[in-house]
Formats: sequence, C-alpha cells, structure tokens
Amino acid sequence: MSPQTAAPLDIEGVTVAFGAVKALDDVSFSVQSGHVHGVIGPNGAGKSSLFNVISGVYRPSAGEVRLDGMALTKLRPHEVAGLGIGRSFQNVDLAGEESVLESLLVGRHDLMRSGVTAVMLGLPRARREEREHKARVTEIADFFGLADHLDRPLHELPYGQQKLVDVARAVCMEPRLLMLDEPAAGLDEAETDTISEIILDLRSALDLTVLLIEHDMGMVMKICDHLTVLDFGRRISDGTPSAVQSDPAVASAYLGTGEAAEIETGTAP
Ligand SMILES: Nc1ncnc2c1ncn2[C@@H]1O[C@H](COP(=O)(O)OP(=O)(O)OP(=O)(O)O)[C@@H](O)[C@H]1O
Repeated sequence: MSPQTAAPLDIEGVTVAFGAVKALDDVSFSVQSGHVHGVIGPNGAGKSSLFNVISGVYRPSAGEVRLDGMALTKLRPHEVAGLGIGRSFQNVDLAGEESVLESLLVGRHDLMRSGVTAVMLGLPRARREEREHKARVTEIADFFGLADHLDRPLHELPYGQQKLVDVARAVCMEPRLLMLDEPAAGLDEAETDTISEIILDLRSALDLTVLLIEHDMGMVMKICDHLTVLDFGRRISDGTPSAVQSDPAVASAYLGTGEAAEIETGTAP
C-alpha cells in the first residue's frame, strides 16, 4: 500500500533547556524499525518536547536525532516531514468549517507538486494530481472507517472520530515514522480498543515505525513492543513493557501522580 519502508530512529544525548528548566536532559534511546515504541512518563516529563525535537520544532542545545542514519537536528519541520516523519497532535483542532476531506488533504500538502493557483485555474496536470491525492486520501479514510464522512465538517463528528481524523491526517503524509501524541486521550474503552487495533494494522499494512506518547497504560502495555520512560527530562527506564512495569524507578516516578496503580497493573485509569 505504501512505497516507503519503516525507518529506525536514534536519539543521542538530546538536551533541551528553557531557562533553568531542562525539558530534556541528555536523553538517548533507539527505536527499532517496525516497532510500536511508547514514550511514557508523568506530566511535565518531557514527552512533548521530545516530539518537538524530532519533528524539528525545537532545536536541542546538545545531542542528535537520526532517522535511518540521517541527522534531523538542523532541519526545519517541513524538511523533517519530507524525510518521512508524520505527526498527530495532542489536541484536536475544532476551529472552522473544514471538511474531513480538506483536513486530510492538509496532511498531503508537502507531497503536492502543483500550487494552489494551478489547482484553482483548473490546469490539467493540477486536476490530475488533485484526483490522485483525493483517491489516496479516500483509501486511507477507508482504513479508519471514515470514508463515509469525507464531506462532513470536522466539527460535526463525534470526538472519537475527530481523534481518528487527527491520526489519519498524519498517515496521509506517507510517513516511515508515525508519531502519535496521546491518540487515546479522552476516548472511552471501546474507542481506545479501536484506535489500538488501527495502529497495529497500520504498522503492518504500511510498514511503519510508530512512536507513541500515551497516558493510557492499558493501551501502552497492550500494543507497544518497547517503552522509554522519562521523568523530569531524564530517561529513567527503557525496555520491554513488562521489564519497565517491574522497574522500581518507574514505580517511584509515578508514585503520588494518580497513575501509579495503572503502571503496576497495566490497566487504563
Ligand atoms: N515552550 C516552552 N517554554 C517553557 N517551558 C517549556 C516549554 N515546553 C516545555 N516546557 C517545560 O518543559 C518541561 C517538559 O514539558 P513537556 O510538555 O515536554 O512534558 P510532557 O511530558 O509532554 O507533559 P504532559 O504529559 O503534561 O503533556 C515542563 O516543565 C514544561 O513546563
């Protein structure tokens, strides 16, 4: 289905500081190609900062990020996206009357060769390209069970489907590495199961590496091959879900956060 193949990611000695606060402090870990790799940690641990470094939004003061051996740390966000990193966001943007189709086409912006003017003038090459992009977007929407909703305004969809659109938009970028920031936030158990299945199916069907930030421990334990745990910007644990679950450093980081029981039992809050 996709011409791309899953890519490995290496994070080496990455530090990001905001004044006296080190959002990331000498963080290193590797993500194997084809893995679903979870990044977990209490609030403020540095997870979103890590995503921002990988996607080129934050420049680290030290360290390097490599996708399939290629250094990303000096690139701009659109250049990082062009190398095959697609990203969903923590908060769904409900503003505007944008349709699901339009929202998904935004994900293909960097893949479109014809400019907006050419499309508006109805030039043949632009029309053909637009048709091809719409066909691919429809195929991806179908994977998410969204194909019947393409013409509906995004804000009319139930929240669970809006979260699916957010993930689908990142898939429309044709990534080799898909970064998902809390795809299950605000979802009920059945919706969380649905998105979990979709992530696993996507990984196989599109040959993706998946990097996942998620607070839902039930989901993390179920679908991740490997976990990295951050706390106060430092990597405090890294290993298989069961190894991380029994790591005393992890239990102590979560102590008093309200998520400690979920870490121990691997259940959703
Ligand atoms: N742009 C910024 N300016 C100043 N401080 C920031 C900025 N971004 C992050 N931080 C700080 O860096 C630390 C890590 O924040 P980050 O958002 O990366 O954590 P997180 O693990 O994603 O948290 P959460 O689970 O709550 O989303 C926090 O102390 C945060 O206040």
